[in-house]
Amino acid sequence: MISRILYPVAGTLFCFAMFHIAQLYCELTFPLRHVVGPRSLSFPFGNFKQMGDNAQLISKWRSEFGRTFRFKSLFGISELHTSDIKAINHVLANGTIYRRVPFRRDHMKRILGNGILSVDLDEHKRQACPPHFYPLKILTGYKHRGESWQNPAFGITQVRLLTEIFVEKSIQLRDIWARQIRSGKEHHVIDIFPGLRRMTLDVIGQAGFDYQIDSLNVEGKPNELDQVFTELLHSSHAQSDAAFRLAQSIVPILKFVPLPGTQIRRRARRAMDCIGRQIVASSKAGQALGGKRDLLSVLLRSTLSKEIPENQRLSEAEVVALIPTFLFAGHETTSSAVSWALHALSLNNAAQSKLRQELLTLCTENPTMDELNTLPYLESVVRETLRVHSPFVFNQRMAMEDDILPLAKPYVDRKGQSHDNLPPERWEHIPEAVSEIPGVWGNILSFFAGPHNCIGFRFSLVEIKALLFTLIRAFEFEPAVPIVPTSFGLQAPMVAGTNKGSSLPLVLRAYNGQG
Ligand code: HEM
Repeated sequence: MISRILYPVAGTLFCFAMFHIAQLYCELTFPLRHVVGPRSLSFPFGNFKQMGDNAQLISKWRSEFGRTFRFKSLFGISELHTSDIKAINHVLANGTIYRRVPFRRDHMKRILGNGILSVDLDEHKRQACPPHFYPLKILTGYKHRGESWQNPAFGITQVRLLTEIFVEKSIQLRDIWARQIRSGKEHHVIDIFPGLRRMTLDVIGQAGFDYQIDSLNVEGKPNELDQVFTELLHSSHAQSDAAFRLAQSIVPILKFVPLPGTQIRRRARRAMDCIGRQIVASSKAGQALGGKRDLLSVLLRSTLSKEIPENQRLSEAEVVALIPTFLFAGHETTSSAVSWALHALSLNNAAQSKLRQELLTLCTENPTMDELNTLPYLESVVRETLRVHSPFVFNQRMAMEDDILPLAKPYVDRKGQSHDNLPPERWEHIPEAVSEIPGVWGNILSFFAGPHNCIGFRFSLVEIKALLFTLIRAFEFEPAVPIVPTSFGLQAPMVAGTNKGSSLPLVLRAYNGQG
């Protein structure tokens, strides 16, 4: 009898002791053990929970410990944080050493399937590929040893064609808000976040797949896809659910435990797969691909391109597997960026008026991409928004082999101060030093760089401009309540001091042509 109790207790204590010894060993032999950083608060959570509770913590640690420091993630995993440009350049230039973190990829894969956000180089390297050649860049085009090929799907010509959709949907959103304002009051507090998300969801449906999602309908009918994305990413429990799902990807045995966040992940997958099937069915329903302007049709057409060798083309199945990724990456990011732009402008009346005056110089409601791109202050506002409020504030890579990470000297300006929040005017005279920032666009890392850079950046920039063009001409925006960013993954706005999920209430007034 005693042994039936004693053995399991002794076994448990033994495992516990072994675990701590193993942890201590790892800590003492860890190559980055001398790097400074915050104290870990507990074993299972490390600093993870603190970071989840306070999106400003990383900035605080940066001023306390410098640009490069170490913190503990879930289950005591040590992570090195660096914003050192030399180190970032090194990581991006060595894409075969620094890869997407396997448990993060698994996390994405469980939500989006086998799309491009959840895979790494090896899985996409085709046998016939030369070394360091990234076939996924077939989506955007590639340059390799003198050969180059531009995929029309994400190029400027394609985005020019899609601009009509961006503007049309921006006007639809403007009219919905205008009706709400007219419903009795002079001004109106509107939570602008859900409307912007529905607008960008409809855009990716139409511009991405020639599919009418119609979540921005006049009757305000709920849309299944919008609802699952809201619950998955923006509900009051979205962040803790995401932490549970991440824990399952780190410790796979936890996948057998129905932790919170499991149900909504399954619903999201079902909703995206269902739309994916409908899109494929409608694109196969006898309609010729020729002449269609949506991204999927252009990509499907390019699978037949004679310009790329047959063994390097994306198959039809691979293109179709991109649908959930495009649905996610193509709408949540852009809507967050525009929300932050409107939030920042609501706090800066002078910048808002200056922008409006510039937008009103175009005598049309339906600007083309080229017209939007002639507006320099609009460009500056977009750059500054994406710099200060990037929808993704950090990106993770894991070194797959030992390597030395070079660091630049910490940069401090001549007065010994560091500046974090300069106005958009900075973009009128871009300092030469920013050319060292390796971003794919605009000397910022918001769209990242290297082999996994954002392929939708041109698409998104023109969509952001179309939205700002339409909304700033129609309304004056003022702050309604203090706003803070949510912390993990996608940075969405949230009312400070509440835990009710993402939202952005702003005071809207119809612009009456004065001021
Ligand atoms: C403000 C808007 C956007 C931001 C800030 C943004 C940011 C990013 C970032 C940081 C990455 C790199 C992710 C990683 O390394 O793991 C990425 C990848 C990606 N983005 Fe975007 N994105 C935006 C809009 C879009 C749009 C509109 C689309 C599609 C229409 C899109 C499609 C993608 C895809 C497919 C990838 C994966 C690329 C690869 O792995 O090679 N994004 N994006």
